[in-house]
Formats: sequence, C-alpha cells, structure tokens
Amino acid sequence: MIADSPAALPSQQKVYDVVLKQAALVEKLGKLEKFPAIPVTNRDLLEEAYTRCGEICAEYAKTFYLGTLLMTPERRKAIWAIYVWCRRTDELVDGPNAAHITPTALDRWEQRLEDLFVGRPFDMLDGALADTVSKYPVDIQPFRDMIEGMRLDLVKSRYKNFDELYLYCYYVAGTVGLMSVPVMGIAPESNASVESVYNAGLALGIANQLTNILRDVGEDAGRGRVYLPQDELAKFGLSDEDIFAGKVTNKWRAFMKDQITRARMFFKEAELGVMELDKDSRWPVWASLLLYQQILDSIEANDYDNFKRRAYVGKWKKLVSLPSAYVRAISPDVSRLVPMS
Ligand SMILES: CC(C)=CCC/C(C)=C/CC/C(C)=C/CC/C(C)=C/[C@@H]1[C@@H](COP(=O)(O)OP(=O)(O)O)[C@]1(C)CC/C=C(\C)CC/C=C(\C)CCC=C(C)C
Ligand SMILES: [Mn+2]
Repeated sequence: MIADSPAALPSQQKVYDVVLKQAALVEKLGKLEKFPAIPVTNRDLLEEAYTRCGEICAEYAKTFYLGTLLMTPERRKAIWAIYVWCRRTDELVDGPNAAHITPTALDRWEQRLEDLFVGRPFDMLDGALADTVSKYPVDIQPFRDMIEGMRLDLVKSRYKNFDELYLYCYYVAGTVGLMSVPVMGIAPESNASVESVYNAGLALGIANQLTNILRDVGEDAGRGRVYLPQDELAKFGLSDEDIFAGKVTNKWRAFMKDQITRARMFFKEAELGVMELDKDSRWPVWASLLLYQQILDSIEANDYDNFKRRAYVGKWKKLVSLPSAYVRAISPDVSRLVPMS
C-alpha cells in the first residue's frame, strides 16, 4: 500500500507525514552526512557508555549484536545506543517494574529524552544516545512517538480495526526503522529517493511488530490483551471469547492466513529498501528480515496454534540465515526501489 495514495488508511497518511519530515531533514543536512558533534568533556566515559550499550545489546539480542559487528565501528556504536534506549523504553511497560509505571513516569522519561537531544543527558546510557543524535541526522519525533506507543499500552488493550493497529505498530516498531536509517546510511550510488528508503525502514518495523503480535497471541491473551483488529476477527466469525478459549479451529486458521499474508506484504515492501542502504549496513538488516519472516513460517508449521505453542526459529536455522543474508547483502541484482520522478 502506497502511504500517500488515496486508498491509504488515515493512520498511514499520518505516519507518512513523519517519514516526509525525516527525509526532508536529511536532504537539508546533505545525504545522511554527519553534523558537528556536541563537545564531549570526558571521552573515556563516553566510550565506556557505548561499550555498556554493546554489552546490553549482546545480552538481549545476540544474533542482532553479531550482525552489528559487520558495520563500521562508529555506526555500530550508534545503533547500540539507539537499541538500548528502545529496550529501556519497552522495559518501562513490560519489565519487572511495569506495575508501577504511570503516565507521569512516561512524561518524566520523555523529559529525559528532550534533555538528551539538547545535550543534557541524565545518565551515561543517555549520554551515548546524546552523542549519537548529535552526529547523525536523527530526529526526535520517532523517539517521542515510541513513548506514545507505551502510553497507549497503559490504557488500550483492544484495536477496532487495522487502522488503529497500524498506528500502534508504527509507535512501537515503525519508529525503530526511522531512527535507524539515518545511522545506517543510504548508499552513495543509490538512485532511490530518501523518503522511499525511510518508508522501507518503516515497513520493516511494522512487519516485525505484526509478526510479534501473531507469535504472542496466547501470551498477550493471558494478560487480557488482544492486538488483533476486532472487525477482521468478526469477519471470520471470531471474537475475544475465541481468543481466550484458545482453540485452533478452521475459522482461526483462515483468519491467521490472512494476517500472515499482510505481515509478508510489509516484509516485501521493506526488502526493496535494503539494497539502497550503505553496503556495510545491509547484512544485519537482511539477517533480521530473514529471521523474523521465519517466525511466520513457524506459526504455519505449528498449524496456527499460537495459543499454546510459541513459534520460534531454532539455533541452526538462525545460523544458516546469516550466510544467506550475507549473500543477499553483497549481491547487486536484488530488486531495488525505483527513483522518484
Ligand atoms: C531500508 C530498511 C529496510 C532499513 C532497515 C531499518 C531498520 C533497521 C528497521 C528495524 C526494525 C526493527 C528491528 C524493529 C523492531 C520491532 C520490534 C520487535 C519492536 C518491539 C516493540 C514492543 O513490542 P512487544 O512489547 O510486543 O515485544 P516484546 O515482547 O517486548 O519483544 C519492541 C520490543 C520495541 C523495542 C525495540 C527494540 C528494543 C529494537 C530496537 C532495535 C534497533 C534500534 C536496531 C535495529 C537494527 C537492525 C539492524 C535490525
Ligand atoms: Mn515488550
């Protein structure tokens, strides 16, 4: 779905405005070139902060961490800093202290974000991100929007239709694409428009989150949450009761097939953008794309039982995906985005 087409959902149009703003920022600053870093008084402390970000990343997301090792040292550190901020944001509503998190706590977290963007970090991990955002054309809006997604999680547990769900997925995951593209960089030889590459990054985030949602249906239901479009459930003769009953029926299989098809469409949209990224950033992105897509295959292999069985990608499959991602990353004949006229 082209986000600026008349058929696009209202939330897709709203998110596309953010994409255009991000792309304009890059064009204003030159094609993803650095702008002057804020002065750092203690370089050792900053290096220590980045190292800690790398350690956290390795602890929580081993495969992804391995992928980042192929990026240039500067870019890898920046991606780690962004990863850690996202992880900490998600932990606020999903971590051990989640029960104590109030909208006020999220307001305070947002204030810290505003401060770090003007060079006043609260702690050393914020310091790493402050340094990153001063070096790359990363805008604050996707970060604010991710916090907005966490706010939504505090008050909302049902989604009327895909329009509402799309906006949620943008907030918690599409934003990650918009934060990462300016660091990963667009290949100097790319003819694609900046906004089309951002759009592909956004699509990868949406695809990943839709996949997460489909994998975690049973787990989320256990917490009273249904991240599935209510109108689409109804179309297949299903309701919340069926989700809580957790029985795999033919209606459920048919519904799931539809949802998986949509997630795959977003992956396809994302694939077009990967080859436009800077050469050394492509491999980790391909790796994450291939790994996440395999979760969808695994849901199918489980005969759509995402109530009691958790779809996962085994160690060997993960390992095999890495060289396959590498081959894609270096092969020039993968379909590319067409330049905008
Ligand atoms: C052109 C092109 C294709 C560029 C690629 C752009 C790019 C790098 C996109 C990344 C997309 C991505 C990895 C999105 C993350 C989506 C995600 C799974 C979000 C999760 C949200 C909350 O969901 P939930 O609570 O339901 O999930 P859990 O049960 O908690 O798992 C998140 C957990 C939000 C927090 C996100 C992160 C911690 C991931 C941050 C990742 C990065 C900054 C690095 C991305 C880089 C690469 C190379 C993949
Ligand atoms: Mn989470």
